[in-house]
Amino acid sequence: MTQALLIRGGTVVNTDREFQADVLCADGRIIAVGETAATLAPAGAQTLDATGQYVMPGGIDPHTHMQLPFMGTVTMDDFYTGTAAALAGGTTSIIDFVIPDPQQELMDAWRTWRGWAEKSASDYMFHVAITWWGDSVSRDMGTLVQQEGVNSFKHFMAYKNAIMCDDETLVNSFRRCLELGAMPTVHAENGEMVYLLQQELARKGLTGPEGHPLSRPPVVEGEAANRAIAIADVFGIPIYVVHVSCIEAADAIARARARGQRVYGEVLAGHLLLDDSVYRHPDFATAAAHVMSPPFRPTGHQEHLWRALQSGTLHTTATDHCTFCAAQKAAGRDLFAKIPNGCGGVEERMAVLWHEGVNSGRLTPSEFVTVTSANAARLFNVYPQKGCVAAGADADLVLWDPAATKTISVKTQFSKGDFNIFEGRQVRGLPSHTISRGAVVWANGDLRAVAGAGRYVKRPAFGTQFTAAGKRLEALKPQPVARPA
Ligand SMILES: NC(=O)NCCC(=O)O
Ligand SMILES: [Zn+2]
Ligand SMILES: [Zn+2]
Repeated sequence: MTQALLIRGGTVVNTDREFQADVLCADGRIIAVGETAATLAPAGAQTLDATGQYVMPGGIDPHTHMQLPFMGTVTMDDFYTGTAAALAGGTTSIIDFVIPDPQQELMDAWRTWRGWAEKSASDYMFHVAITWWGDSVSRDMGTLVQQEGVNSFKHFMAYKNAIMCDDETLVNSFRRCLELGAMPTVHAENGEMVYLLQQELARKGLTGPEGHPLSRPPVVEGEAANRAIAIADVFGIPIYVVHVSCIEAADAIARARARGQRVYGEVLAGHLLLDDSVYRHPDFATAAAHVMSPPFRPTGHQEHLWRALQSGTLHTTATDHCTFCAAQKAAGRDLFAKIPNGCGGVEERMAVLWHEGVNSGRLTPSEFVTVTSANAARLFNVYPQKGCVAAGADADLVLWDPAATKTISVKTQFSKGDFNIFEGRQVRGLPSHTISRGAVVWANGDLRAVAGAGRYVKRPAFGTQFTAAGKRLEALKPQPVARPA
């Protein structure tokens, strides 16, 4: 049993409102919010004074890759260092990815990733990638949903000759997702086009990191987003598009939503803040450190993404946290296509979004909660256990000091690695305390993350979107024409 924790005098922020209230936590849960909290607190409860601060649900990063074996190497952050960094930044849950090799049985990969994740300091969940198709894949998808608490499957439409999922796999998997009540998600880039453009650029001598964005132009992402959305439309299944980076993909989602389709979009903090000039940096290591897919986009796309987030075309914010150091990135010294793809951000997401979003008036504090935790919890069916400050919810909280400031730097980050894509940015608004399952794990710069303290969180299938989708399919069921014999 953990010591009870009473948070006094703060402004609680949920997706629907802000209000003054005390919050009492015990045994990993929120016991009371409001006037009764203080009266119910047992003698000896730890007390935190939240005067002048916001008390919000801990962040949920729905897209991370800890300890990912990728492009011939393994990410710097493992499940302990990555989730510890997350806690330092106010994020209390991650959704990571199990990515089987093509032909590898899903359950084998599942057991491997579950083993790796046991050292997590924060709670964690998994999307599972579908990288090939076969009877055993279909069967294992059922096992994962019905027994292991997985309710989303990832499809990489890029990374040809590696984990790319072709259209045959895509349609079979989407169909199976519908039966299982699980959300299909897509990395939307046309992998065939990327592959061809990479080869053409190399032939023309464009081998440096500046070739990376040229091999993955926005239209390549737009095409794949449109294709995945169209396939989902045929089946009448909701779909979630990860790391939407450009106008073309955001508009594909906006158009589908305007037609009434249930399409959801995720945007990365990096794609909101950075542009593609980073790839022309004269220092190879700096340019290579920004190589991720989809790439950072020309100026103009960022403003469009912000507006899409503000208007509800995009629903969640993530980081795609996937850290490689300079020595690993150097694998692509002679050819950009060999630079391991990925950047960090799990530690900075909440602060940069608050600074750029709330301080600028783009987002209210409630909208900040919506896009940093509540929507991810809703879409992946763990709301209000996560993403909500309410009695009965997990005691995953962040005390947010809107006046605190810092300058982001690799020198002070907890995440492993030798680069920070937000280096030098000054932010106002930081977590003073992070509480994970009722335990204070971050207190004014003191990180108390414990390896193995995080728990795997099961996510039930058939979220509300699927109930509605089922009714819709029934209402639109094709009717045969009765003709006289
Ligand atoms: N994003 C990236 O560049 N690396 C991680 C794998 C992925 O999400 O595509
Ligand atoms: Zn991706
Ligand atoms: Zn990713």
